[in-house]
Amino acid sequence: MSVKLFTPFKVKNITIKNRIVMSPMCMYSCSNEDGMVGDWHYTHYTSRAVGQVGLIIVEATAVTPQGRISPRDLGIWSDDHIDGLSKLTQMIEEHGAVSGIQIAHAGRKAVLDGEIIAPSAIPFNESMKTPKEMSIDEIKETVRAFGKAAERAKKAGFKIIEIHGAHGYLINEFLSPLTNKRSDEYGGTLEKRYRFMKEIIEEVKLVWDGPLFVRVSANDYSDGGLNPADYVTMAHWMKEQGVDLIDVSSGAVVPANIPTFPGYQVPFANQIRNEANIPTGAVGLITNGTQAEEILQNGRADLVFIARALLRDPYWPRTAARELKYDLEAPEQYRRGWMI
Ligand SMILES: Cc1cc2nc3c(=O)[nH]c(=O)nc-3n(C[C@H](O)[C@H](O)[C@H](O)COP(=O)(O)O)c2cc1C
Repeated sequence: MSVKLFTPFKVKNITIKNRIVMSPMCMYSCSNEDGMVGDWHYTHYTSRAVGQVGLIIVEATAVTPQGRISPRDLGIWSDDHIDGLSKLTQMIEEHGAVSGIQIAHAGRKAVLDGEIIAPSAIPFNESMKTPKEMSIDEIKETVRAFGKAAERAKKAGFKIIEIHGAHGYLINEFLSPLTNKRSDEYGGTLEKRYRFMKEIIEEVKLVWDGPLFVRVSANDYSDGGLNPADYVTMAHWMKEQGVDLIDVSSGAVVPANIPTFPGYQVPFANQIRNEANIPTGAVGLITNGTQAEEILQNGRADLVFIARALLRDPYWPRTAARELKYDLEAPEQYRRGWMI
């Protein structure tokens, strides 16, 4: 049986050489508060490309300054960010990986000076700030900011855009009834709570015809919160809107006990994939090649997103190949070295 982890995945016009995705991870490593890519980012992402990751999704990158999680987050709120991001996509692609970027707004989970915003004025917990309830104008401006961010991502040469709809950040705050108590057209039924996401997808698609992923938190793990079945419904809507893949994470919208174990979120990716008939990515405590291969072979997801294991081992794909006895050819530069 062929090793599925190392088979290509085609989405729209883009072919990813294998099924291994570097999951977006904020590194809070800008050298100051301007959101600019720096040497640290070039080294960090390019080393994972050299390590044979198929698709690198650059960390949650803020569509407005207020949408950062921390002051040191990457930004895509200004045209000034395009040059640094372009160099980053070039470096990633030179080493054979496809470059993607996650565009994001932190909402009430921003840890910043000044005002923070959310659908409703409810803090995440006692130690976090109370956000301001967004006006309709602020909602429209934020939707436009996602569109502008997509336009800049395109100019910077990214091949895939992922919208961050998970982990209790702004979009997720609109989706969940635990955080969205609005009584206007953006709150109430699931369809109304989905409206902010719907408008963002529409706005992004005005300027972006490449592959579009959305990350979701498929379970709030809390009474009265969202569950995987709600996300199957929303996955149908996203599919109708032209979303190409759902990257299925969970939790963090409200403080809750999350039962974690190897592959704990894979059942959600499986449910959405098979009930909404849309490609999915599985993420969460996927740490070895055998586990990743089983997820793919059993049709539970189309891609595996690897996060902390790739922080520990930038060459994780090689480690996985060795484990699966798959002959992953070394990059040409290394082979040249062997000949000396
Ligand atoms: C340091 C760190 C930063 C993260 N930042 C992001 C992020 O920017 N966007 C996101 O969607 N998830 C983020 N995550 C979550 C990861 O992408 C991933 O979903 C999670 O760590 C579970 O996968 P793992 O068990 O392979 O680490 C972050 C995780 C870590 C450890």
